Amino acid sequence: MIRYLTAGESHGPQLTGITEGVPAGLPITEDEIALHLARRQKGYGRGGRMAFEKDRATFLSGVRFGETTGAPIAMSIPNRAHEKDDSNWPKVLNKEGDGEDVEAITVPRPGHADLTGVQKYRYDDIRPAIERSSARETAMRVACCSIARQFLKHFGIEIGGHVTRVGSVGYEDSWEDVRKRVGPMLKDGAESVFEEADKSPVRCLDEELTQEMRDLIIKRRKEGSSLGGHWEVIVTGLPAGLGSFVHWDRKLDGKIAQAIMGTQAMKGVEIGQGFESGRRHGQVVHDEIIYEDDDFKRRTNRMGGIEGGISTGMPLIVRGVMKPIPTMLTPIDTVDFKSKEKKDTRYERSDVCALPRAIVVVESVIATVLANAFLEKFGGDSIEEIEERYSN
Ligand SMILES: Cc1cc2nc3c(=O)[nH]c(=O)nc-3n(C[C@H](O)[C@H](O)[C@H](O)COP(=O)(O)O)c2cc1C
Ligand SMILES: C=C(O[C@@H]1CC(C(=O)O)=C[C@@H](OP(=O)(O)O)[C@H]1O)C(=O)O
Repeated sequence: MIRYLTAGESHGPQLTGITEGVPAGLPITEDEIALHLARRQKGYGRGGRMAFEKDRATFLSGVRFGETTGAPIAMSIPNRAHEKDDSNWPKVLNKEGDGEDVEAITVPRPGHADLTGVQKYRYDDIRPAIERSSARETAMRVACCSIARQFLKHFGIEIGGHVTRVGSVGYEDSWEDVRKRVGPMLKDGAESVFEEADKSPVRCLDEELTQEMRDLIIKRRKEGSSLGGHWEVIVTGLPAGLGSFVHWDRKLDGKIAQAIMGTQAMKGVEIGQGFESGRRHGQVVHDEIIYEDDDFKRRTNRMGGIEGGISTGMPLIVRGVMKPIPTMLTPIDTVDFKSKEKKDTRYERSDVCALPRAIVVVESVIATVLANAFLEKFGGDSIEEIEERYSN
């Protein structure tokens, strides 16, 4: 089983990660990880931080001559922000008083982890809550999960995501219209979806919507507000039989939902037609089964590739919603947690709409869930051993 841990504060010296349980003999490169790290930094609506960070993960262990050894893979990504004078995080972590001249933050932003953080950890300054809850951490998460992504790709499993809605702008019929657009692309594998989406500054496959989404982001930025939206991730090449119905915590859809809801600012997830299926009746929701070319197939894929917690062999379709960014230039009401006085929210550098960047994060966390479901069925200690089991 692949596990990963990340450590690091948003403005601390570096992000650190350990990915453990990767079979031996998998070819992996820092360049392939760098590709997804660079994708995570791009997208219309991003804030100033992404313009100067140059995220690249360096392997510190577990890799030899471009292949995994089976040992834990440690990685680091430096934070350029740490070197800056306004870093707000001590330069020497164990030295008392270093950075104490920085003014304490006592005015929490609704929607961020500010108030819940100080209440839970009894901080007298919101800063440590900001630092660790920040989605800066997702840079290392993407790096850790990119290893699972390379594992899946080795077995022909591809992942690709795109944006289907930003605020009030999105596909009219988000299921049918998106299927028409994405369906023909899947014969080339799901990576063609992200490659095409990456050409759009908001990672949307539709040119007209791209323009409208950009305009909306410009409008909300000018107003000092923020935006979220909807996304979709598709996985092709996934074999049937991953996951199980025998117990709640073995259902593949349940595991995917946990990974998505564990990602900053994600407020909902659905598999296939999801919420929409609750509005329709049975005959037009369930996917009819046919037998063709010596195989069981489904005429449609409204269930999004999972039935009974088990993959069907159809493309996996995961969709979700990201809420608008909590930090906004135009303030809303809050309360100083020390003085208990009513206050306007304070502003600090922020994304306006991080959804185009977040797509890469959700693609990545799904990769590790799937790699583990794959390993559970076909697992072994080396890629060679897994190849034998898979080809059987
Ligand atoms: C890629 C990405 C970038 C984000 N950028 C910001 C940001 O610049 N400013 C901000 O206030 N929140 C940002 N967020 C959202 C916060 O990290 C998130 O709302 C906060 O950690 C509270 O967690 P919750 O929304 O899951 O409750 C971002 C989230 C993601 C996934
Ligand atoms: C640094 C990243 O995202 C950050 C996520 C984030 C938040 O509150 O989640 C707040 C901002 O941090 P800063 O105040 O340092 O600009 C974003 O830039 C990143 O994605 O690498």
